[in-house]
Amino acid sequence: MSNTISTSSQGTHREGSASDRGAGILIDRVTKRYPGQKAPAVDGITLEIPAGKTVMFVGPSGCGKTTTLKMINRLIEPSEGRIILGDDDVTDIDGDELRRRIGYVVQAGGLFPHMSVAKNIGLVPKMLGWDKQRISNRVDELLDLVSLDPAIYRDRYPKELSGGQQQRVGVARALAADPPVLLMDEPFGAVDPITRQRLQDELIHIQSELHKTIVCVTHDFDEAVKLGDWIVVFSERAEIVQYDTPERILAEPANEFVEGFIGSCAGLKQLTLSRVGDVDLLPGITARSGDRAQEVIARMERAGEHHVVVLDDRDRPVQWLSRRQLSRLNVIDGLTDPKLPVVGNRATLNDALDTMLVCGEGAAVVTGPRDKFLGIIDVETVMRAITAIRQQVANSVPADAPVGTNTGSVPTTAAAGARL
Ligand SMILES: Nc1ncnc2c1ncn2[C@@H]1O[C@H](COP(=O)(O)OP(=O)(O)OP(=O)(O)O)[C@@H](O)[C@H]1O
Repeated sequence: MSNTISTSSQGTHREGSASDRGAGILIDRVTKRYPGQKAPAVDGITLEIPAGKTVMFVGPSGCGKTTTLKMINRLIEPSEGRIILGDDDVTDIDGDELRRRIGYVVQAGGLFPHMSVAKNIGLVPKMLGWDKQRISNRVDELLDLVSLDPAIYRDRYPKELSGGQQQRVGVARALAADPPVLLMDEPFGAVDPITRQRLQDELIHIQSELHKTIVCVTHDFDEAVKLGDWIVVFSERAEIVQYDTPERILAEPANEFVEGFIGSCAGLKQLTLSRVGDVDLLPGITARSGDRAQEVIARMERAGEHHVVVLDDRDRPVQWLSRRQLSRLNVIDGLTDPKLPVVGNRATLNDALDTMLVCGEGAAVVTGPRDKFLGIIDVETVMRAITAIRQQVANSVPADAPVGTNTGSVPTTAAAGARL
């Protein structure tokens, strides 16, 4: 672990566009005591949120996730400690001014019901004094980004939108002034599981383009695994039990408390983090339409293979035949099997396992760019991959691990350390 905390944006920072990438956040020895409460809701937390990364907060109800999140944009004022945003100590700056630099997304979008979609999204740009044309262009650009057709949706009112659409507009509104930081409080908690999955995928896509610094509270551990570069597991009074990558939390939970959070299927969750292209595929045996069945069977026997993948003239798999099926043919035909169990090499191991289970083969054909045949994946390969990944992850602590502690005794940069 480094002995300094850097909150500046790193990497491919483009000239003249300081706000379009994330800024790091340092929550520096922060405590929150609510009036009338004996114990603090958040007790001396120091947490480094790396620039351009997505950090997920998980933990039991009432452990202080939302309080910690809202102290970042000072919707809740810290009782003690400081918040550093990028290189600035923002603990004492005007709260409204701060919130223009930090997008905020709440459950169900939190849209103003009496304002159209365009007005909702254009709210902060208007407060910043942008001219009408610039606001209008920005609204259209953001609606496109969140997959809503501007021509259809810009003049609608929130009640004329589905829950998922409202949530998309909420994300667009939070991004309107291109803030470097996005805070999200249970953003997808109010939508059905399928819409939730789609919105999560969209957020991953948006983040791959924008590289904001995102801090997100969730009750859904699977969501944390899917979206997070890093996950903070909190217990009472925002005590950090583990701050780690999803892979390491799954492979190396810090204690029984974290294990309880993961649930009983750590191995299966690991499957969603690995891709088919990351594992060693079986080469399989291939043939083409027009090949003589007996010759192919002889080749299969020599190779000890029970199936052959039939490729078309562009090397795309079209059939997957067993020796028995072949024995009924003279020559392999050029038919395409619509039920061919095929997965792309970018699919997760979880998707691959799904495909294998649905087809009942215990294996699937893998394709790469332009759907060309790459090899075969089977259940044993997946199992071996999980074991290997778990061992590899468990043995390697990431060099760039951010700081998360409740002791408050972490050395910091000169700027952050001036008042320590
Ligand atoms: N305005 C308030 N006044 C007094 N106590 C509060 C206030 N807001 C929150 N608390 C208390 O502070 C603690 C932390 O609350 P917080 O909302 O941060 O937890 P959380 O982890 O986000 O919970 P949940 O997962 O249920 O949303 C809780 O015990 C809560 O009762």
